Amino acid sequence: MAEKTLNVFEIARTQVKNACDKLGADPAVYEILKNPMRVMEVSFPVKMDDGTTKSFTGYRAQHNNACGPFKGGIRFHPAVNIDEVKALSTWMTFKCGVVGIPYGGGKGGMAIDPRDYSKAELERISRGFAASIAPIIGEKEDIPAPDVNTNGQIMSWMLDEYSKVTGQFQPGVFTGKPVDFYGSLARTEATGYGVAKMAMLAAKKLNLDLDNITVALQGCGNVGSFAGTYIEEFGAKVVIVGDHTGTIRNNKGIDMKSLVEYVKIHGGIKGFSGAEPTEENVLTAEVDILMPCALENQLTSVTAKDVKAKFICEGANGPTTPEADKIFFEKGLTLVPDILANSGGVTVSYFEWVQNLMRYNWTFEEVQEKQEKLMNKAFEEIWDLAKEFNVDMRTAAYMMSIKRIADAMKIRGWYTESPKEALATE
Ligand SMILES: NC(=O)C1=CN([C@@H]2O[C@H](COP(=O)(O)OP(=O)(O)OC[C@H]3O[C@@H](n4cnc5c(N)ncnc54)[C@H](O)[C@@H]3O)[C@@H](O)[C@H]2O)C=CC1
Ligand SMILES: O=C(O)CCC(=O)C(=O)O
Repeated sequence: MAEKTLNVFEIARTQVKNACDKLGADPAVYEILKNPMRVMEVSFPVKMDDGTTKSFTGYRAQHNNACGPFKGGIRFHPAVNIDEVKALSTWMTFKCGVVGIPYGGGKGGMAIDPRDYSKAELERISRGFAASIAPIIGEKEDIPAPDVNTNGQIMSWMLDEYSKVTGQFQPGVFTGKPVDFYGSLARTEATGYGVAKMAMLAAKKLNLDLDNITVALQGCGNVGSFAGTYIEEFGAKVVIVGDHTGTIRNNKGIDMKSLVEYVKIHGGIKGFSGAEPTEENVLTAEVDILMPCALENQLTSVTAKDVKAKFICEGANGPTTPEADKIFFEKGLTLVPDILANSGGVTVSYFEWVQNLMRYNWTFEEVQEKQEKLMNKAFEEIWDLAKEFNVDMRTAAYMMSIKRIADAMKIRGWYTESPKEALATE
């Protein structure tokens, strides 16, 4: 069956609806969760290096804050649009619920390619965006972080601008900052580390031969580079990597540390001498683990049929369509979903925020240990729930998370179980 839609907001809603139905949730729960609570669109002027002025547009979506302040990254990518930001904010709500951290979901973005601008222009654009969304963000309201094409430097410019606009220094209003400027040790590594850890847990559950695991990796940015480096450290061989510049293969295993250094200098994997260029599709390579760590809608009904990996562990947000999920479930192919597999980033952002509020720093090991504890617990719970309800891990993850969020919404009085219950309390 071909895709009903590739609109990621529609896809996010389908995922939430499916899980609400499986859970037998009160209709009010989906009614509340189907839309973000607030979406802000901003436009602001920026002076370019050549003296001209250009207007930029950006978005910040705040999906749900029943469990705590909105939380989620800011993306700079030409494909950003309002529906994508709404979808990404929706996924953040359920991701925070999966690991049980006290946040709701938010996400922001601008449809730009940062490579089109000088560093000085990028700084002015980042500052302009931060100043424009300043009225709705805050250390206790909405806490942005890096996502695709944004990083610690951009978070630092935004924090500095926010401080100027509000006249207050609140380092916890942005996370993913550099360690030398109120960042947390182990945040940069966190998302990829978590993806690799979740993949190894799944490999054990599926009784794979842990000494001979092969991996296909899509994306070699923040998430992909650490997912690949850590899984190599855990004993696996990354044999094929693809990114926006091409695909490379080395059956003996690609040396991930060298590849990551190469990407830092060259901006992509193309031309890396430790592997051969290939025309293969990284998503359908014959490997044990497929780790999509790039963008949405990569695994569709077309590609899903040809996936040969023994299981999938999603580093990216939304790389799989509902139709592809169905194909995987029918094939008996396990998929560790984004809202669990890549939850390490927001988990360590939470630890960064806690350290900021306390003005205290934990060691690298302390942070990673705390991350692992939360994620391992979530993995085990979701694994068991999927078996109990005979559903895929994505549905189980949403079911677990929706239950937590629904409980918080009910206690807050956002809905009552049924009209009868409402009358009984009058
Ligand atoms: N950075 C973080 O902490 C988190 C990121 N994510 C998600 O992980 C994914 C990747 O994010 P980051 O690594 O932070 O971004 P990034 O900007 O550091 O890297 C993006 C990667 O995707 C690749 N890519 C872009 N277009 C592609 C294409 N058409 N085909 C193949 N590869 C392509 C790029 O070459 C690059 O390697 C996104 O879905 C993001 O939302 C999820 C959780 C946290
Ligand atoms: O670190 C964070 O707060 C959010 C990371 C993020 O944007 C994501 O998990 O998709």
